[in-house]
Amino acid sequence: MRNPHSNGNLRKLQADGGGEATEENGFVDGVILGLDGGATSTVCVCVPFFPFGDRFPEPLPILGRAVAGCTNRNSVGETAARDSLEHVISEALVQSGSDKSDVRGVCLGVSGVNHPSDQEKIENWIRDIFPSHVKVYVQNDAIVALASGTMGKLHGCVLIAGTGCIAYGFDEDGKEARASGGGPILGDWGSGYGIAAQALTAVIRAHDGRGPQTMLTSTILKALGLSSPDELIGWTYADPSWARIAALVPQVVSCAEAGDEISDKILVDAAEDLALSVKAVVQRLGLCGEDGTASFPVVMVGGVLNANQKWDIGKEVSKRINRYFPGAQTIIPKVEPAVGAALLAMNFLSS
Ligand SMILES: Nc1ncnc2c1ncn2[C@@H]1O[C@H](COP(=O)(O)OP(=O)(O)OP(=O)(O)O)[C@@H](O)[C@H]1O
Repeated sequence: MRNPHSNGNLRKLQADGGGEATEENGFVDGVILGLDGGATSTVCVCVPFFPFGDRFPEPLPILGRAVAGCTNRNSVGETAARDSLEHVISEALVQSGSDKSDVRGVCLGVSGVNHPSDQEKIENWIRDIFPSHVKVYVQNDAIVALASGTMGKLHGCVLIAGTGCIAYGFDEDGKEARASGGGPILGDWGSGYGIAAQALTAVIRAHDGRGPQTMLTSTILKALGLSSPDELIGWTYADPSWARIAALVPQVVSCAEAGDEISDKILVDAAEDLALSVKAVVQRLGLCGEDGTASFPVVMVGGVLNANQKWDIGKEVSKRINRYFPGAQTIIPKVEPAVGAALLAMNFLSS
């Protein structure tokens, strides 16, 4: 088999091959584009298409990678979202030394895509860029995150806890289920926003005399450059961005590590709630089997789960998941979600 683990582009990979196309010789048939469209940025990777099922080299060679701004049309509007998508795709192709005629498939994982009409709109944008034979798949970003941990297979459960949180899963027959993900008003207590909002609430309650004193008061005020909890009210409503509130999670973790009971309870409750979201999805799909011990992957994604600190939220969530389901295999993805999108497209195209 040729060695495709280089940074060479598609032409080089193809030139390295030669002979008849077989599964064994690592035949490359054009390229795949994988996109991850997030709230702050969009990443597009261009990878070679290995058209023989789930047999491809690890690590998968990245021929081109480009980054653009937000492509969530709810956030930046249609024109800006579409322009950014077109830009990031053409940049990744240029970097890879490929052109549109090399592309076999495109898979996008986009936050906020829930309804078929959202999918259709973005699919049409992408179809306008490429010839009609190019396959286009538009998925919710949680599905692409799952694929990044399972190397493209849609089986098991993914838990994302960043600014927001969601649990999403598939069984072997393609049946899907989700839990949480409704946003802060609808009880996503394990999200970065949920954790930080409870910490801010604890500060205000302590200041009023409605709740116990907490180390969160001095820590959060210092982090925000404020002198009194009264100023927190103005700060909180000055800007509606969820990410701005969610950015306070490291302060909650440091207070819990320093022994603050209120912070510890907020994090314990968050870990419980995240594990419950996974439990709900796993039970609805029957991933754990009839006796509850079957093995299945749980892919853990997001800044809240993967911080690796002394008070480790991800580890606490894993512990609870394994208490419910001893066969659950928690996985931290080795590849970024855009690569997960590309692997998903590769699996769809090969099946
Ligand atoms: N060291 C840390 N410990 C705990 N949480 C952290 C740490 N560093 C960052 N975070 C939290 O991670 C969250 C951001 O994670 P991430 O970047 O994965 O989310 P995002 O992409 O903005 O949101 P989403 O996944 O909801 O679209 C914030 O709540 C932030 O406070």
